Amino acid sequence: MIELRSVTHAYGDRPVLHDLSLRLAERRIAILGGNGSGKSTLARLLNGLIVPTAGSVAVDGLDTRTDGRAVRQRVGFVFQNPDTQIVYPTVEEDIAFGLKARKLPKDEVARRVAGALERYGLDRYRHQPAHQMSGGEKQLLAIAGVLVLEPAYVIFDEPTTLLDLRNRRKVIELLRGLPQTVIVVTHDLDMVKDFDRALVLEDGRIVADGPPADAVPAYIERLG
Ligand SMILES: Nc1ncnc2c1ncn2[C@@H]1O[C@H](COP(=O)(O)OP(=O)(O)OP(=O)(O)O)[C@@H](O)[C@H]1O
Repeated sequence: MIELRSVTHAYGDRPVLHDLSLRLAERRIAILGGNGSGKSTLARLLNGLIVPTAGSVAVDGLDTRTDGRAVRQRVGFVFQNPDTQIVYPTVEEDIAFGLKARKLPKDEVARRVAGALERYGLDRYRHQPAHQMSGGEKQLLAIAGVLVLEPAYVIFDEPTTLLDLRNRRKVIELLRGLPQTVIVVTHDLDMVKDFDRALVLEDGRIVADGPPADAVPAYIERLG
């Protein structure tokens, strides 16, 4: 479970999240809200990419402020722009990167990389330079690079924005099938219909929280 206790976050002297207390335990959670409402900031707090200005965030009891490294191993983060995430020249090397950083044995790395290439339909790109891939293909590569590390939680920051219909469907299917707890920041309301829970942010405060069947209409009404 991820727990936020009285979390406030400010950039400089400008607060963008105000006193949030949340327990996130459902398997599929959406974070919705207008531009600048604080969604990405909330997402980044969940794996310790940033730490709150006040209050605390804990993942399975590990505090992001004091146990950042352990938290980041537990909570994978897929960025909106895959270029932020792709580090290695070829697809195969890119997927291997995180595993090598964890100092896993060579044969384990090779086994997991081969499994990921196949599972995420990236096999035919194996030796291809990652920078030559299309935006959608890069997004899939970035997702594969995180999932291969088998984190217990995966946060996605707007995973479908760069994708065409076919790849969007592919990513939605992939999210559906994941055994992990998945938290998704998105403007794609259709994608979250079957999620367990949706949080709606407005000016850094939660204004709706519940099953998407309730929270999504509440969000649309507030927008209108
Ligand atoms: N690194 C930063 N430094 C200063 N201000 C920031 C920083 N990151 C975000 N902000 C500001 O904090 C507010 C919330 O931003 P955030 O990215 O969390 O919103 P968001 O809901 O994800 O928006 P969007 O839907 O547009 O991506 C915005 O007003 C933004 O300008």
